[in-house]
Amino acid sequence: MVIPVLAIACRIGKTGECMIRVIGLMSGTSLDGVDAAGVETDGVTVRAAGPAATVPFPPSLRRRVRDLCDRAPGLPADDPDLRAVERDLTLLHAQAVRALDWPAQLIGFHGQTILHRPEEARTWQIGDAALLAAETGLPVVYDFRSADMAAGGEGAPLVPVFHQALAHGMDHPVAVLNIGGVANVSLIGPHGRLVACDTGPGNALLDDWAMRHTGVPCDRDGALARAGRPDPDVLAELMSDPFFLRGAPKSLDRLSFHRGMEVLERLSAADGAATLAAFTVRAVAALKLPFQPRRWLVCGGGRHNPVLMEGLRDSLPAAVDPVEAAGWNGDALEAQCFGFLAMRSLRGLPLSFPDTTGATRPVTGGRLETHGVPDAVVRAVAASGITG
Ligand SMILES: Nc1ncnc2c1ncn2[C@@H]1O[C@H](COP(=O)(O)OP(=O)(O)OP(=O)(O)O)[C@@H](O)[C@H]1O
Ligand SMILES: CC(=O)N[C@H]1[C@@H]2OC[C@@H](O2)[C@@H](O)[C@@H]1O[C@H](C)C(=O)O
Repeated sequence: MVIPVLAIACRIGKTGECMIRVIGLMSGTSLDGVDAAGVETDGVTVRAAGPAATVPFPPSLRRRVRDLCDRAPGLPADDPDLRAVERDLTLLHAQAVRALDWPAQLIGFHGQTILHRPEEARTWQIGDAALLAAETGLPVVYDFRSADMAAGGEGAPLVPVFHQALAHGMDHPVAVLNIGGVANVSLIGPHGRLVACDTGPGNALLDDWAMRHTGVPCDRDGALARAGRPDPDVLAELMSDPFFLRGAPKSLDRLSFHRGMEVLERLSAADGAATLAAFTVRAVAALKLPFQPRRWLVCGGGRHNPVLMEGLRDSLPAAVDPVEAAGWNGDALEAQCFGFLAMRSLRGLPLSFPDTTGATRPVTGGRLETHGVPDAVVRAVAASGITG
């Protein structure tokens, strides 16, 4: 059963709250695994974080997903490999939900992006919401990006409104930088001002380089980059991509810079890694921001790479800290975000704004799937049960 999302209203309690427990699920562009995290939220504020877990992709699944990313532009929706990967991925998500062992009422399921081409108004997240709902017995909100694209937006990033909710009460302006496969920033100003964009590569290029040269799927603790030196000419060439001339909002595909990677071929493994790490940092430092943050808070796996963190501290004119300095869990943030967005979707609240994705107006998004979910559970979430 698919219920039109907007038909489901949140019943606000006497206190003005309608907090529910939502599990958010994200398998990001790094292709390292499924992140699952709980949040108690009304879609406006976050009352508490629940448990969080990551279920790593088995290496064979990672290879199959990576292969789909390469084939996605010409891939028919009924391709048997695609369907098989989608099923295995979805079952891994169900495993992640079970791993949390948390009494959630709703799931926010991002799915796996295998293609993102805003210039063609195409974005493709795979994942079988009906199977996930049947496996977990919980209503599932999915397909978060299409409505934004239909409204003229980039379809990404969607996390800014969540970062803004978390940063409520902080000294503004503050920037939240996520270094995942791709990197993105939310610039949170006073009076509700929110500007966002993807900044450039995160870890994905470095991951692919490390895999090729060392057989390990990431440059663990920046050891390879630390042993090399960035090549200034190659770096300048990488930074000459027209993406860096554009202001926010803008977004990227995991493979956006892959065609430019031939320039690295003449470099040693270590110098190539150092140059790619410097590329991630330079892309952030070169951002044309409408106002300057007082502080940068960094989340995503890239904050575990000391070469990236040192590079950011050397290049940015404000303090740079991991988000843990603000009491947040930098590995769980994106998954929490899709829990938060699922609740916003149920309430018909906007997920994106003209300054975060370029949509022509604030737009809500997401679709609700309740296939195989007991009626009583659906009714409870439709009324957005108020937690005690
Ligand atoms: N100790 C470490 N040293 C170096 N890199 C690390 C370390 N730990 C994690 N990473 C990097 O972080 C990546 C995972 O980051 P994350 O989980 O934030 O990505 P993602 O959520 O898949 O991406 P996205 O935000 O683009 O969707 C790994 O692929 C790796 O490159
Ligand atoms: C299309 C897509 O999946 N984009 C991801 C990716 O990973 C980081 C960056 O590129 C960001 O734009 C987005 O994810 C986050 C969660 C977002 O939408 O905010």
